[in-house]
Amino acid sequence: MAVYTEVSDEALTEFLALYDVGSVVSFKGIAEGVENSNFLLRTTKGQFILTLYEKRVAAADLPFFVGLMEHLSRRGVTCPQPVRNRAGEALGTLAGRPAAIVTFLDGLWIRRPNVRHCAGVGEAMARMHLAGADFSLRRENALSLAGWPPLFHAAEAQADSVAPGLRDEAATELAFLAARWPNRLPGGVIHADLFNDNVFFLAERLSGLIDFYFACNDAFAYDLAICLSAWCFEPDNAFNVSKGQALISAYERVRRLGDDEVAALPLLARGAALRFLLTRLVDWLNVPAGAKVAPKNPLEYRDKLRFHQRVRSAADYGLVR
Ligand SMILES: Nc1ncnc2c1ncn2[C@@H]1O[C@H](COP(=O)(O)OP(=O)(O)OP(=O)(O)O)[C@@H](O)[C@H]1O
Ligand SMILES: N[C@@H](CCO)C(=O)O
Repeated sequence: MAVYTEVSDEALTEFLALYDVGSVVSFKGIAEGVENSNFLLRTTKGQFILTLYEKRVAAADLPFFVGLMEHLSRRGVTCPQPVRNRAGEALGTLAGRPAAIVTFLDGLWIRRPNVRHCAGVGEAMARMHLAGADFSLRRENALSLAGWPPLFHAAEAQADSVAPGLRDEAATELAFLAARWPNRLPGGVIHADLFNDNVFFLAERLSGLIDFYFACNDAFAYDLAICLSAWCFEPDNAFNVSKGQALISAYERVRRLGDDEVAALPLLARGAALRFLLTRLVDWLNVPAGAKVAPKNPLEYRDKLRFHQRVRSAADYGLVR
């Protein structure tokens, strides 16, 4: 359960007094996620999510995230909306952390996605890419190539305690990607963490996207590469090419990939797998005392990385031309 920071009744009451959200009916920590502290807030006016932003979210980036959720919603992407307080502010401070209240989104995230879910996320992601085109703020991807060495150095001394040889494997991949990482691909605003726990469905219909706190400006195809790993592997870490095909072809029905993006996809997928391997490794080795969180398994992403290293072209992901 991700609660890193506890909120006292007094602090909550003082914080909510600034808002017009009614009075509290219940308030509980949410047993999911690993990045921020999230609470389900029920009031006499409805349900909300209260988030305290933790270590990977820089306070200076919050206006980008808040503005993006509002922008995307205006462009028809269903996502949580920041609730502004009586002073018109969407961001505040609670228990010493930057904090915000957002609207509650109906739907469930899918534990075992099928090809139709993969198609749903491909289409929604492409629509999000187009909807972000005229968003005025920019944010560099802090967890792209330049962000990986600090993560690696934070974990390397203990990496082999998680799996023998893991340190060298990550170091070799880091050097490989540093020599080849593409930087001229078509880009714009990407979600950068569109895992299955960040996409809600009602039955098999996608009902909305959440958790925009890694969103940034980067290559569109990198977002797709993240989703290939997050959506298209089976529990035994075998890649399911039908899911890959469903994801990519649904994406392409809305936004066709250029030849440069197609060629770069295997490399981007390696980078994406390394990114999640490294963040998971750092988190696995550094669970803060008292935090209620279940860190995610870094080795899942080592295995996915090994798959992407064997891929020869985007056809191996099911891309049809
Ligand atoms: N707006 C919302 N509406 C409904 N439920 C939400 C909303 N925001 C968050 N949740 C619930 O809280 C959980 C955790 O939220 P979120 O994914 O934002 O946390 P996180 O710590 O940033 O997670 P991650 O590990 O994916 O980065 C979600 O899986 C969902 O169950
Ligand atoms: N979605 C990420 C957590 C957020 O960085 C993971 O599964 O590792």
